[in-house]
Amino acid sequence: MAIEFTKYHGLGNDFILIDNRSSLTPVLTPEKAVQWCDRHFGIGADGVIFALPGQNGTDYTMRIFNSDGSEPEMCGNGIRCLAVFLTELEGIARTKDKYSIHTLAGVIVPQLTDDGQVKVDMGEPRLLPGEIPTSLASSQFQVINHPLEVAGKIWDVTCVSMGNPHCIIFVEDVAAINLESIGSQFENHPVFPKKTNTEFIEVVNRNYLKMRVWERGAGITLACGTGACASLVAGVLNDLCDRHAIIELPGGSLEIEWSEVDNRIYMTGPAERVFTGKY
Ligand SMILES: N[C@@H](CCC[C@H](N)C(=O)O)C(=O)O
Repeated sequence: MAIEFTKYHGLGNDFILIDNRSSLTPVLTPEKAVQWCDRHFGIGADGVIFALPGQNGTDYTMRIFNSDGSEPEMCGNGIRCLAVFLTELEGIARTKDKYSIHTLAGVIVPQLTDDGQVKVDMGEPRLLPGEIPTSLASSQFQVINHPLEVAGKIWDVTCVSMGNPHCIIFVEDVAAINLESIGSQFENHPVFPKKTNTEFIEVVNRNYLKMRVWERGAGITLACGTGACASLVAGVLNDLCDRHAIIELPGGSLEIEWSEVDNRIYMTGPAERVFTGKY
């Protein structure tokens, strides 16, 4: 039987959204999600996101399959798309502009803003090796500017978890990085037992960073919300940027803040509906 879906994107990081509110089991298997995400033989997307019933007092649950069928803990651009999708699903019955969403990374709270964007309380960054996870340092030390050999070169990496793992590298010129050839070597490096997302960052000034990303389970994408959050944290840990910055990605810009008050990360950016269909 055909399933209804809506296609969304957040800065070109694109997702197939499915109304799964009647069950806690996703209506698609990971294998089907791979086929739906295929850009030649399917709908085409970086991932499939399911809007499921809430758990433990939350409004809803989000689950996501990457385009390779793997299931990540969180997705920053995806949760902005989910928030807008939920307002559409609720229609005139809608009473709130802020949702508590159960994810594998904990409870995440997106809020619609007056200018049509979505501001998300992304929770606190996790910095210990066991939380990322990585074997790059022993358990009590944060992984900041740590040497890692990839593709015959030593890179200085900083590791941050936003519920999902990120490996961040600061470079002079982000456009010069050959992501196609080195991205999967970072993703599958044995020091990352759950694989990793990898962000290359050029610091333009203390409040403006340029980023390119290789995502775990999806490869090169036009944007990564959790990656932008993790990169700002890495920039602060390396004293390369302030706690509030614009991150420019190939698909557009995100505003990220690491609050000194509550240690939480706040991400603000757009979410756009593209089309609906049945498949
Ligand atoms: N694009 C997302 C991240 C999606 C999950 C990622 N590929 C992973 O496996 O951790 C974002 O905007 O955060």
